Amino acid sequence: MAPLKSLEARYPLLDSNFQSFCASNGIFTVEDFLLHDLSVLTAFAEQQPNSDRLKEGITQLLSIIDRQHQPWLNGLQLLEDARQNKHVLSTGFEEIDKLLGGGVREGQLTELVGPSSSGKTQLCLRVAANVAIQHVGRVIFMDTGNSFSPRRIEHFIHQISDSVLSEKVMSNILCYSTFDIFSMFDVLQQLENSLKSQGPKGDCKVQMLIVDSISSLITHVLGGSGPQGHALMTAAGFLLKKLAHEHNIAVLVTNHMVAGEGGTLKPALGESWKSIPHVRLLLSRDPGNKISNISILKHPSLASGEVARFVIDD
Ligand SMILES: Nc1ncnc2c1ncn2[C@@H]1O[C@H](COP(=O)(O)OP(=O)(O)OP(=O)(O)O)[C@@H](O)[C@H]1O
Repeated sequence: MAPLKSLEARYPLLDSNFQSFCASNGIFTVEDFLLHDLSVLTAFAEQQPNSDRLKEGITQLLSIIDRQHQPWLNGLQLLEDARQNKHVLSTGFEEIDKLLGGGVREGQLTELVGPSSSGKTQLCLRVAANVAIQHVGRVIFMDTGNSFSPRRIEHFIHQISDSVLSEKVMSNILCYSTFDIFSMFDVLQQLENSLKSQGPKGDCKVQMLIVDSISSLITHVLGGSGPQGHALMTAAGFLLKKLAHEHNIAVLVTNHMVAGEGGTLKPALGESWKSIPHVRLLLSRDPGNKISNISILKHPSLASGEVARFVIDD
């Protein structure tokens, strides 16, 4: 939780005088403030010579905390939000769209899990091109393993439509290279700040955020017996879901597979991760075969086990 001092620059009422008053009550951070009995704190403020300003400071701090919370929404409001803001984005593959009831949904975190060469990256690039063309939105591609290929995107753009200006579409696909989880947090934080300041009517809405692959960032920090790795993994999942929900973005992440017991393949992010994404999809492809399989492992409204077949490139 933030130290009170960090709020001073933006909120002049929370000046050094207010901080000393709080410190004399054992309050140094926002968390300390929340744990304190506020009626006792207010009563104490009233005994001080500058009581009005101190009470204004308490009110301001409460309103800052209040703004951090999402308002409670009832069922009707949630339904309205889903209808108006959480659109389904076509992946550009008829078979996958049919399997998923139209495509990937804004507001949700969708995970593609699959072994090496099953087509996770190719699918991400193709979906990015399709979203930028069909939905005229912006796509953010977080590349954690040098997998982003502008040439491949250009190829897909021409494959999808020969009448669009590929320069315009490509300029709406932004790539950030991040090679550790902390720089991913930094990029996501910057993205959140810019989305907040831009508001819902920005010039070109961010519709999709892709992280290829999230597992390669997280598996490094999961080693050892300490809980920090798991905490970071949960925090990353939480932040991605928050961005998806609050800014109506479809988030797509990939999770590679590793050899488990007996050599059978299992997702690199396993048991503790699997409850985080809204949708989990398994990709597979036989070597030398152009046809890929995609099946539903988890979906909030569709049965697991359904499979579709598709071809990324003819
Ligand atoms: N530029 C390309 N042109 C044509 N085919 C390609 C190209 N890049 C990759 N492929 C094909 O797509 C297949 C899937 O590759 P992709 O990188 O999507 O797999 P992946 O599931 O992301 O693997 P990994 O987990 O190892 O990153 C490759 O085996 C290759 O046959």
